[in-house]
This record gives sequence, structure tokens and C-alpha cells, in this order.
Amino acid sequence: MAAPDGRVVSRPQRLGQGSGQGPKGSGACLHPLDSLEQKETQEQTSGQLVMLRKAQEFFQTCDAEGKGFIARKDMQRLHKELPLSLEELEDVFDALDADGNGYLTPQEFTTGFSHFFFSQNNPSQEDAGEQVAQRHEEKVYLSRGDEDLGEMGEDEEAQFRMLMDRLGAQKVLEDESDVKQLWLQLKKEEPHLLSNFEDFLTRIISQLQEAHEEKNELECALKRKIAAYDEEIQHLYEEMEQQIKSEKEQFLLKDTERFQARSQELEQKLLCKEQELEQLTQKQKRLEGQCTALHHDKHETKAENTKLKLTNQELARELERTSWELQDAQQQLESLQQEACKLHQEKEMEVYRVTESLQREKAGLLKQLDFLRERNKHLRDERDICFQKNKAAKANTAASRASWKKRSGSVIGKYVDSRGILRSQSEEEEEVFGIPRRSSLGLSGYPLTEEEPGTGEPGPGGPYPRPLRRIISIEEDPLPQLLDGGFEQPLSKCSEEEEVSDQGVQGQIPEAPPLKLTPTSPRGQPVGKEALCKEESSASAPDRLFKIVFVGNSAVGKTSFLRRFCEDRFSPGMAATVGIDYRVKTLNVDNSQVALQLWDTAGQERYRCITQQFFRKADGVIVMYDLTDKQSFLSVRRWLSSVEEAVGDRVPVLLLGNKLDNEKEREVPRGLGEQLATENNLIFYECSAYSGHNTKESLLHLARFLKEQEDTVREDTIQVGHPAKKKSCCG
Ligand SMILES: Nc1nc2c(ncn2[C@@H]2O[C@H](COP(=O)(O)OP(=O)(O)OP(=O)(O)O)[C@@H](O)[C@H]2O)c(=O)[nH]1
Ligand SMILES: [Ca+2]
Ligand SMILES: [Mg+2]
Repeated sequence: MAAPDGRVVSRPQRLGQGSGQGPKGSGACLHPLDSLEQKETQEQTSGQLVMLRKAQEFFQTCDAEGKGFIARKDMQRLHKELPLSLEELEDVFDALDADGNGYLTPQEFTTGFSHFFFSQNNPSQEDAGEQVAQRHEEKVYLSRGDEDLGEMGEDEEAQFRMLMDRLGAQKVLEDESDVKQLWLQLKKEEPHLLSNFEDFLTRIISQLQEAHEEKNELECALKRKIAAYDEEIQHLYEEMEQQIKSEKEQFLLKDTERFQARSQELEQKLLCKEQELEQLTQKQKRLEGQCTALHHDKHETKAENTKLKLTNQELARELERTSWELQDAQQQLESLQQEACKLHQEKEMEVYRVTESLQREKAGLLKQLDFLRERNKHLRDERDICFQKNKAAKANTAASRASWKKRSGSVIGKYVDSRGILRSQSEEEEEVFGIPRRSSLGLSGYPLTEEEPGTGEPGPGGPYPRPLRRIISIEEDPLPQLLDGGFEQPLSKCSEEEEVSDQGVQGQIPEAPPLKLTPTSPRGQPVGKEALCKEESSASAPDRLFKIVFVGNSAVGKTSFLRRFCEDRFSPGMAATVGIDYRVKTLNVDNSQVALQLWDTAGQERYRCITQQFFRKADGVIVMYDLTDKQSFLSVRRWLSSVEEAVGDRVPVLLLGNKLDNEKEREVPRGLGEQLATENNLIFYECSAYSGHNTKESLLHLARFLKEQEDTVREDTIQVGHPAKKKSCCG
């Protein structure tokens, strides 16, 4: 038998009987449906069968899962099968659920169903006979029961009742009639089975009670679960409601936010458009303004245009006039250029003549030089002879010395007196060259003015070329100032005296007549020569004489440097030197008087050929550059090579970087000058003719170098044959 929860209940067994399926009818368990079937078989009526089959079908339709019972919602499955609405099905469910536990067992379903079906259903067009037959059957069925019941005695009734009470079947069996009938039937037909039947009933009922209790428990649990589920469902439902609400709210919120954002965006776009519109209107206004201004300007430009045309015409006229004037000026310029050209040619001719004369003079000088050398050699020989004779004479007249009270003149003077053979060089020269004494010589070496002796008047014909008496020459000529002083002590004689005094000879040297310091002619110096330096007027003749040539680009400051060196003064705005010029300055170098004859050459290119000639036979060269003029430094190499061409590399060279006072305009760093000096073995100083810085020191260094070089040469010659070693300038 299937319990409401679907468990199958096994049929009760008699004590001592093994379990096993006995043959049908030996106490077999009767499923209520089985009992129904038995009824069917017994009361084989078609209507009942149909009804029962129908009920089975409907039960199985509802209980599709095969639970063995059907719930409320399973009932809805009959909606398609039966012409009933869902509500009506709900009512049928409630009607069929006799115990109201929310489930329908098969009994409740079939018994209730047939009542409900037949009582509810309007007779359909079905076979009324069938209906009637069914109704009759029912009546028969019921009556039979009644009949049976009618026949049942009271005691059987009481027995059955007692049995039922004992078994407590009221709670379990809804309808005891079937059992009653069966009991009666067994009692009548098979009394020996009655006890089995009663045992069976006892077991069935106890199991039914257990099942019933279990079912109740299950139902309670189920109810509880359902309640819990309902609660949960309710809760879920509420949560769902909440979520849906919140979702709706969020959605609405988002919607509003989006809407707000969208509206803000649209507002901003609107604002931008308004601004653009405003800008465009302003731009339009500006353009209109410009347009009017342009119109206005246009009128003004038109007016200006007409004015300009007028001025243009005037300018054209002006231009024509100026072009005429320009043509005149050009003609004048051409005539001036022609004159300048003539002048230049004359000048060139003059320079050429000067060069020519210098060339001639140089040739003359060279001849004189050779002659003088001859004479010098001759004189030296005679001097040596005299010297020996002197010595001998001294020895002879040693005793007679005492008779002499005062010193005779210089050795030379004695020699001259005794011999009477040696006239002064100047007298000799006079004889040789026939030049009268006391004349000043021009740059060209010719006397500037011919003076009648004693008259002081220029002679007839004015200055005219006369044979040279004493030449200012770069070679052997003693210091020109000796000329003017009238003191004609040729250098060699001076050094002779010095030698004698050096050798400690006790002889008295007559005082040399004082040099005549005031020159005879106003200039007193050859043209172009400056006033003598003060030192020149020093009484003693110099021990050494060195010719030094001063070269360098124009305007580097050569002349200013020499003026600073000789006169210790600086005159700005010096005129450029023309050709060549020279000065003499005596220095005291290590207690000996060294005379420097400084030749100041013209830096300008055009005098280059003249100055070159003075490089020959120079004892020393000074190359100057302007440290504020890079070009003058770059030309130093060229000066050095032309000096080397003329005098070779045996002549010491002093390199001077001038205008040191102009530091802020310096263009040549000191290092470059030092480097060039080291490379070419030069003495190097940076100086300033303006401030006098290093003017004396540099020349003193050169003079000392020259003196030492000469001393070594002398020593070498005395030692005969030892070649002189060239000392390096930089020491
Ligand atoms: N600041 C400054 N200027 C100087 C110096 N030496 C010369 N000068 C100026 O430079 C210019 C040229 O000077 P000069 O002595 O005539 O130059 P130079 O080398 O004799 O020129 P030439 O005779 O043409 O070769 C003159 O204006 C001088 O005043 C110096 O040491 N410092
Ligand atoms: Ca029920
Ligand atoms: Mg000069």
C-alpha cells in the first residue's frame, strides 16, 4: 500500500510464516486500490470501472512525479483535462482534502472525486443510460452495504466495533464500510481467515497509525518547512521587492544623473555657442571698423599719392640738377687725380732720386769704408810701431822723466807730437775728401748749407753736393755728435786710450777739449735727425758703438718708443716717419759706456726698399709690433725673414710688443709673443712708449747682449782661430 509520502508499506505476515509472496488470497496485502479492483471485479459495473479508471488517470496526471500524493499546485495540471477553472480546481482540492492537510491521498482523491464528479457535473451529452446505470449501481452499491449491514447482527456489529475500537481504526480509516463488508464477508465465508484478517488489520492499522504519525510528523515538518519556505520566499520576495525598488531607484537616479549631466553638457554647449556668437559679433564689428578705417586710409593714401607724385617730380628735377653737378665734380676729380698722379710721379721720381743718391752714397761709403779700413789698418800698424818705439823711448828717457813735471797729453797726443805724422783723422779725411770742418750733414750725407769760413753765410749756389767729409753711415762712422762738438776723437783712438788706461799706464791723459754742445747750424743735425739725446753730451767718448735698426709695421710706435727712450717724453699724434731717421743714445752697461745708434725706419710699405738697405751691417735689430693690432704681429715673421736675408742670423734681435698701456684693446696675447721669440731665438719684451714701461730695460738687455757678444768675439780673435760661438739672445 503507498503511504502519502510515497513509501510502499509491506503487507502484514502471520507469526511463524516466512516472508514471501504467498499465493493470491493467502492473506495478501490489499492496496485500497486493490480492494477497489476486487470490488470492481465483484461488482463489475462499467460505470464504476469507468469512474475509477478516470480517477486513476486524473490522479496519475496530477501525481506526475509519482509521489503517491498530490499537492495543491499539482491539481492545476487537471486544468487542461477538466472544464474547470483554476479557482474551481482549488475548490475541488479543498473538497477532496477531507483531513485538510493540504495533500490528497489516492483514497481521498478517488472517493471524493466520484462524489464530487457525479454531484457537480451537469449531465453531459454522455449516455444518460450510462449515467443512470452508474447511479443505479451506486444505489445498488450503497444498498448492498446497507443490505449487508442489515443482515449483520448486532453482536457482529458490536464485535466489529470492538475490533475497530481495539485497533483504533477510527483515526486511521476514513471509511470503515469496506472493511466492515470484508470482515462480514470473511466472517461468513472464511471464518478461519477472520483472525488472519484481524491480525492483518491490526498490523495494517498499526502501520497506518505509524505512517499516520510519521505522516503527521512529516506534515508538521513539511508545514514547518513550508512555513519556513514561505517565510523565506516571503523574505526573498521582500528582498526582491527591495532590490527591485533599489534598482528602480538607482536606475531612476542614474537616469536623473544622466539627464542632469546631459542637461549640463547641453547648457555648456549652449554657453560655448553663445560665446562663439559673441566673439563672431565682436569680430564682425572689428572688421567693420577696419573696413571703415581702410576706406579712410584709402582716401588719405590717394591724397598722399598725389603729394608724392608732386615731390617725385621735384626730386626728378633735383636729381637732374645733381647729376649735372656730379658730372662737374667728376671732371674736377679727374683733373685733381691727374694732378695727384703727377705729384705722385714727381714724388716717386724724388724718392727714386733719393734712392739713387743713397745708392751712390752707399757705393761711395763702401769705397770710403775700404779706404778707411786700409787707413785704419795702416794706422794700427804705425801705431804698433810707434808703440814699440814709445816703449823703447820710454826706456831711454826713464831717467830724464824726473825732469818732466806735468803729464803729456794722451798717448796718442804724444805720438802725434813726436811723430807729427798722424794727423787727426778728420784732417786726414779733409785731405782725402777735402771737406772743410764744422759742417752739418743732411740725411743724404751732403752738407746742408755751404758756409763761407767765418761768414756763417751760405755760400754761393746754396747747398750743392760736395765730396763727403764725414758721413753719417751705418758702417764705420764714429758718432756724428763728435762732428758737431769739433772733438774728433775717432772711436778707435778712444778705445786705444781706454786700452792704455786699462793697462794701468800712469801717463797723464790731457783733458779732451770740452765737446761743443751747441750745433753750428740751427738744426745742427742732419735733416730728419732729432735733437741729440742728453746723454750724448756726456764728456767721455763711448767704449762701444752699436748700430741698431728699428723695424716694424707703420704706426706700431717705433718713433714714439725712441723718443721715450732718448728724450723720456711721449707726444701723441706722431707723424709717420719718412724714409729713415736715427738717434744716438749712450747707456752705462756694466760700468762701460755703450753708444747705441738707433735707426728709426718708416714702417710704410713704400719706404721698404730704402729701409732694407740699412739692415746690412746692423749690429742689432729691433722688431716691434703693436699688441693691439694683430696684423702688425702677423707681419713680424716677414720682418724677421727680410732681416735674416740682409744680415743672416748672427745679429741679435729684440722683439718688442708695444702699447702695453692699451691692455683693454689687446689683440695679441703675451704667450704668442713669447712663443715666437722662443722659436726664433729672440729677446722679447712687452713695452709702452706711452708709459715708458720696459723702454730702458729692453734696450739695456740688448746693449748688454751686444757688448758680451763683442767681448766674446774679441777674446776669440785674440785667441786666433777659435770660431766665435753665437750666444742665444734669450741668454
Ligand atoms: N697708447 C699708445 N699709443 C702709442 C704708443 N706708441 C705709439 N703710440 C701712438 O701710435 C701712433 C703711431 O706712433 P709712431 O711712433 O709714429 O709709429 P711708427 O711705428 O713710428 O709709425 P711709422 O713711422 O709710420 O713707421 C701715434 O699716434 C702714437 O701716439 C704706446 O705705447 N701706447
Ligand atoms: Ca488530505
Ligand atoms: Mg716713425
